[in-house]
Amino acid sequence: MALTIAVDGPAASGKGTISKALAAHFAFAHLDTGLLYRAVGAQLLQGADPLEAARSLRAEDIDADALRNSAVAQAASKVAAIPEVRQALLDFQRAFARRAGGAVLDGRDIGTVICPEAEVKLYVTASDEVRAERRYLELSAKGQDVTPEGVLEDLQARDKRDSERATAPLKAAEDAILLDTSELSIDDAVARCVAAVDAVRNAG
Ligand SMILES: Nc1ncnc2c1ncn2[C@@H]1O[C@H](COP(=O)(O)OP(=O)(O)OP(=O)(O)O)[C@@H](O)[C@H]1O
Ligand SMILES: Nc1ccn([C@@H]2O[C@H](COP(=O)(O)O)[C@@H](O)[C@H]2O)c(=O)n1
Repeated sequence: MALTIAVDGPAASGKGTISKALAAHFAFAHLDTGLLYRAVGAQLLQGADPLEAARSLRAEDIDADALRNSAVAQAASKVAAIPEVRQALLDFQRAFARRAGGAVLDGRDIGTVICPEAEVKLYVTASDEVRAERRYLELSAKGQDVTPEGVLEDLQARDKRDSERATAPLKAAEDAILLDTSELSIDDAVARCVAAVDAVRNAG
């Protein structure tokens, strides 16, 4: 049974890790929608007009590794507050969600705006300190010059901007299943999400 699975949550909560694992488990396609905003944010940093960048974005041109740093993350959350930028990225995300064979999309507004009809909605959180520690370990392992304090500040600034913006703010859909991963291993978090999806598939 092909489903749309919407996974939302704040920065570094583990939603991308869970989404990738769900897509692999159920053989669904996966879209990390944050990469779309990061790609537009990266172009802003190079002096481009963000709306032009969003309108001309080609998903196949996105180089995920080059976009995973704090400067691009901050720029992404700034362009993400521009309603016209969000609008320019909407059709691509909705078309992806409807693809045959099932899809997992992760982001901030998937369950509320992009796919309010998704059969499964997950909202993944973890404490600020746990998220910052995980992101610090990830970025420093890649050789990036980061400090634990700087990473924590970066996450908190982004979460504030993302949850306070007027258009499509970060929030859980009313019918989302909430999962706090602060004290869960990746395997345990994924197992809980697989069980939640299985429950919907078995009921359908
Ligand atoms: N349950 C967990 N236990 C330990 N580490 C985890 C767990 N979940 C995710 N991680 C690690 O935390 C980091 C952030 O996870 P991930 O990239 O999945 O978060 P995200 O919510 O998709 O972040 P972003 O919104 O910034 O893209 C990664 O290094 C990942 O391996
Ligand atoms: N559906 C989404 C996804 C992302 N954003 C914005 O992009 C920033 C980067 O996202 P990551 O998931 O890669 O951390 C994020 O801080 C949001 O501002 C969004 O608005 N909607």
